[in-house]
Amino acid sequence: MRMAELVFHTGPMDSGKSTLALQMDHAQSAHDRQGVRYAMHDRSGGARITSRIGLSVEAVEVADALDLYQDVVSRLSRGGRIDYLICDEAQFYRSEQIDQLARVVDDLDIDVYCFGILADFRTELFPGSKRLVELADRVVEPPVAPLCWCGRPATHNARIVDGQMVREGDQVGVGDVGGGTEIHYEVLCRRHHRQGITGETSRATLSEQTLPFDGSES
Ligand SMILES: Nc1ncnc2c1ncn2[C@@H]1O[C@H](COP(=O)(O)OP(=O)(O)O)[C@@H](O)[C@H]1O
Ligand SMILES: Cc1cn([C@H]2C[C@H](O)[C@@H](COP(=O)(O)O)O2)c(=O)[nH]c1=O
Repeated sequence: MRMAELVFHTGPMDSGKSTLALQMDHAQSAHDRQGVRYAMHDRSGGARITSRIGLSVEAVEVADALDLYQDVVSRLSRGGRIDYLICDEAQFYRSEQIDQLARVVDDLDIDVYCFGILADFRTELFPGSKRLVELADRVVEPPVAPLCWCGRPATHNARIVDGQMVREGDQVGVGDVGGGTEIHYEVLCRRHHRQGITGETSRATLSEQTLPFDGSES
């Protein structure tokens, strides 16, 4: 007999996690399986799961105080059927909430699919992700890895504030990849994350090196 499982889909920002979350929800519900979607601090600012390819659906916002096990039990006791949970931005969940999800799998036999980044801009694990790695039946990487500006697979998330890559600050800072806002993120390979060389820095350095003259010549 198939047992329910706790699965953690993890990869850097922009690796297709929310897209996969929505695809899995769609695939499951197409076969009359009933699910509940949870999200926390979605970039849209609402209680939603939002993918950069344009899909977005409503979700239940996970407040810090929410007991996920009790929430599922109370939905079931109101007569609902639940076969699976989709939990996006799971890095932000408290580690106790991940324990509650493991209990949903074990005691209620409900599949739980979590999606989130592993580490923050300082390369430190988020508490929710750490607990997921400790408890999940499976940890899965999305099939399409984003690339660093150098062409290597991007594995690390850099936070850019006013154009500068930073290594200090609050762990939580909701934002998107790409420029245009005061705080944004860029995915880099480990080497360039360690060296602090972003795409913008590399272009500036390259153009300085390739200037045909230093301006003193006429
Ligand atoms: N215009 C586009 N056409 C095709 N793919 C896109 C487009 N814009 C973004 N993507 C892809 O969407 C993915 C990001 O999806 P998303 O689910 O938002 O990522 P994550 O949740 O991991 O941050 C990336 O793999 C990116 O290549
Ligand atoms: C690295 C890093 C990211 N965040 C935020 C930024 C985004 O709102 C989410 C990640 O979303 P995605 O769907 O994976 O793109 O996390 C943060 O708060 N702190 C960080 O260090």
